[in-house]
Amino acid sequence: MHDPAHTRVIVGMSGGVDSSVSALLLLQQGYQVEGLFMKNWEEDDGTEYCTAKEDLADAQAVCDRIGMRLHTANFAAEYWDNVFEHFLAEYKAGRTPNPDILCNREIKFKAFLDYALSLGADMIATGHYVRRRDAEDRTELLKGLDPNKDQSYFLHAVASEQLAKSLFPVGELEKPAVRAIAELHGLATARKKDSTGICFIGERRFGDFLKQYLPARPGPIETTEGKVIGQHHGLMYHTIGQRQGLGIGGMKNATEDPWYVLAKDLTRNVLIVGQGNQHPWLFSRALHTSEMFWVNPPDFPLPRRLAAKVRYRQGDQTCTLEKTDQGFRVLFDEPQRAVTPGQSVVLYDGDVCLGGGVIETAEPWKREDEQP
Ligand SMILES: Nc1ncnc2c1ncn2[C@@H]1O[C@H](COP(=O)(O)OP(=O)(O)OP(=O)(O)O)[C@@H](O)[C@H]1O
Repeated sequence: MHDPAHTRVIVGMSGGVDSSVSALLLLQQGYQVEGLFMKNWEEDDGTEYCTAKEDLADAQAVCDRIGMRLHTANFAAEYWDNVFEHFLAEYKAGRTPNPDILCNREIKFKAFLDYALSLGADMIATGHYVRRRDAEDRTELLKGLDPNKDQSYFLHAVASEQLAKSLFPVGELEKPAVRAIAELHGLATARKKDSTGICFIGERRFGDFLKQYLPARPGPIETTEGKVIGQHHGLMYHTIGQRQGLGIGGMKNATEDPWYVLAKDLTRNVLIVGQGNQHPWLFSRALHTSEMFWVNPPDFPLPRRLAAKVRYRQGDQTCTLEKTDQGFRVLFDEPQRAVTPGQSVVLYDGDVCLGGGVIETAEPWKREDEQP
């Protein structure tokens, strides 16, 4: 255990309530605490979507209130090279990436951590809802105590060595308690709305944003029988399992059931759709990943019974993890809806988040013949 009085911690201050309360709690626990606000995106189109200025002002107000120094740093170049370019490449390849996972691995727990250490810090802290547990030779990542806020899904690709240098003060709390602490201490961020969506996109329309960076290739929309029933503006605008925005309807001999994206045929640039949100094509029994990011190298043989999530906020799904020639296969006990290549599968053993990988492909549950 480290002695707080001799431990210098730099807290990532986002201008939100979670990092504000994290800083306050660390001060109360007797740590030497400073804050750091980072800018990861250079907004050059003059729009109002980027809230960085207000966020910095909020972070500064909290630091002033609790008597803490605030540093600033710009990691926009690192973010562009190590997160954003990968994000675009994934969209180009027809997948739906999750940039927040990469941002944690490459920016918050790498660029930010290294910078904090270079400023003389012993550790960093963030307002993520996760917990860590130190064993003799490893640090484990645990789910946050508040099941509604647990963010371990986003941190699964951060390795033990980085976690060992990180503190997560609000991971032991429930969100309402965090807000109550902020209110009690008059922090400017107490009632601030939780941030939503991908940080660099903010509230703007996703398609409009993507169009600035990737050429859209229009193509046909087909049914599972190969009948062309419309045109799409670009496969990148569509996600498997998604309903809205297809512009189909009023078709002869079709029921009123809404249409859903079932698959993307990249070679033919075709969007394949079907009716009903329980369409059998939407369900998978297994998925494949080529690479796993482990928090700690696994100390168990495969196959192994575990739990998994294929998206943030999904409940634990029981599964079997198997090794394959190309990587790993996750075989689910129950059919999984809308398993999406590019998103991540994250593995759990009880409360311990073991790691995860990017979904390459999904195996169909049972097409046509049986309902899941
Ligand atoms: N611009 C930033 N500068 C410094 N640290 C940041 C920044 N953005 C996020 N962080 C750190 O990462 C944590 C999680 O960020 P996330 O964007 O998920 O915000 P959040 O869960 O809404 O938390 P908060 O309420 O603190 O904004 C934050 O609590 C903070 O410690």
